[in-house]
Amino acid sequence: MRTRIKICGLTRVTDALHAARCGADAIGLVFYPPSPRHVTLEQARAIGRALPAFVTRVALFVDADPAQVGTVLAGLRPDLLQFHGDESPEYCRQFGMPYIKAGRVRAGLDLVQYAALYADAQGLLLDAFVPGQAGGTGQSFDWALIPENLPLPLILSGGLEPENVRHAVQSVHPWAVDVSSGVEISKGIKDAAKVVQFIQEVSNADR
Ligand SMILES: O=C(O)c1ccccc1N[C@@H]1O[C@H](COP(=O)(O)O)[C@@H](O)[C@H]1O
Repeated sequence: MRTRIKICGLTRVTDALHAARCGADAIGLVFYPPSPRHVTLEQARAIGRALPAFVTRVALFVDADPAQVGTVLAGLRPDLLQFHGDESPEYCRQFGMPYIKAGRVRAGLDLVQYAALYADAQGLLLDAFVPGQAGGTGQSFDWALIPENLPLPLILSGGLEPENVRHAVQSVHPWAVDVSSGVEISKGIKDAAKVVQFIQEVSNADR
């Protein structure tokens, strides 16, 4: 099976096109104003329009006002939503759109139970828990905490980079990996060479 790849936190058309041409399956656009990778609807539309067919456009939110999500849905028409905060299952379902739910891994969080709450999600994204920060931290977590019997496709994230992603894929066997910080020059600006290297390493792991 080929591990799918999402590159998140893009702010420039050129970075998005490069990622797509290198083989990224999905592109993440962050609609969370506190993030240094936050995009305006106009920026996101430019990126969305430039991308070729069959590259999934993911809109990422953190405990957003539903009206804000509605505005992005109408203006961008993303393919998939990513909820990266404390959104309830009911909140996630209200938009009638396919979504993935992030869980920030910490002691005491039963991941099987958590995934079961979001049974209609297209996947469970696991990220590091860093107090006071919603995501995009560049921190990883102990992959041994991931149970074998998760009832949803696993999207592994948190501190992935070209240097550790091959080991991550070979150890965890996720459905997909998601990276933001690990392929950047600076926040929101991707490093073209690191994007190539990251995608190559995932493909090496799949061999
Ligand atoms: O990228 C962000 O700025 C961001 C902000 C708020 C919530 C999530 C965010 N990104 C997601 O965080 C994880 C891990 O990122 P990193 O590779 O460790 O930097 C990833 O799933 C991004 O989609």
